[in-house]
Amino acid sequence: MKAIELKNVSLSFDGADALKQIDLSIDEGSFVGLVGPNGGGKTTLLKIILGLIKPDQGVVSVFGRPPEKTQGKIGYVPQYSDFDPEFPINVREVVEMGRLGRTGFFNRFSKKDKEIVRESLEKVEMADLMDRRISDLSGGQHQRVLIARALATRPEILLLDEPTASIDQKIKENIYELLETLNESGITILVSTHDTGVVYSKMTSIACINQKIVYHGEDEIPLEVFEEAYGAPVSILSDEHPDHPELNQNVGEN
Ligand SMILES: Nc1ncnc2c1ncn2[C@@H]1O[C@H](COP(=O)(O)OP(=O)(O)OP(=O)(O)O)[C@@H](O)[C@H]1O
Repeated sequence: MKAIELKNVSLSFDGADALKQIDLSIDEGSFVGLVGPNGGGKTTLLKIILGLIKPDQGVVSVFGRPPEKTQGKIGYVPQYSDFDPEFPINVREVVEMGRLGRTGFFNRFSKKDKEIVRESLEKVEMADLMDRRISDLSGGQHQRVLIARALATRPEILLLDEPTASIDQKIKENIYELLETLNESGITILVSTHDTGVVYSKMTSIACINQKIVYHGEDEIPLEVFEEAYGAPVSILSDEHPDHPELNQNVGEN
């Protein structure tokens, strides 16, 4: 079954095209990387899949249904933390936010909610830091907590918007390993990223977007397609990626 399907989806903001005739099909159980230049439309595409933005044209379905009818099936990790990292709130309270709307009318968190919160924190290996203030976490730990909050909704699909922006290489790899484990447990994953060096080894397919889907496949993005999407030759070389060393730089990082 297709987890996500977009057919001929277009959207413009104030007359400027953000997405043009997007066709994208994501199988249930896959782990898809979404790459593309700044402003290429990655965040907009994720918001359309979530049902937060309606396209001007085209059809979007999540497990065969319109996004607004699939509440609870998608967990979302936004690009920027949507709460003040200095706010006096601890790890457990952030993850409990993932249960809001799932508690009964006037109910406090049930025993079951608390179990799900703990289980979500265990999955991201943060249960030991449950009582720690959010302001006292490292960047990588902070991202794990946001992933736990998304997992607390018990999603079948996880959408992540640049979860590794501004964290260092080693921690990035840990986050991708975590995503791989979650994928192996049955969650379909779509992650937007600038981390072109790590994406290829972990994912089942890569989509490259620059208003249009310029590539979607299981192989590495052909260099000429990649360069055209980014509008510049990829010239910084390193030896981290044995087959395509040109792709190891983090292109267009914010
Ligand atoms: N609410 C909005 N109003 C007007 N223009 C918008 C809005 N949201 C996005 N855009 C524009 O749509 C285009 C796509 O933006 P989007 O944020 O989806 O790109 P992105 O690929 O996620 O970029 P980045 O890698 O920089 O996060 C950009 O030109 C952006 O300025």
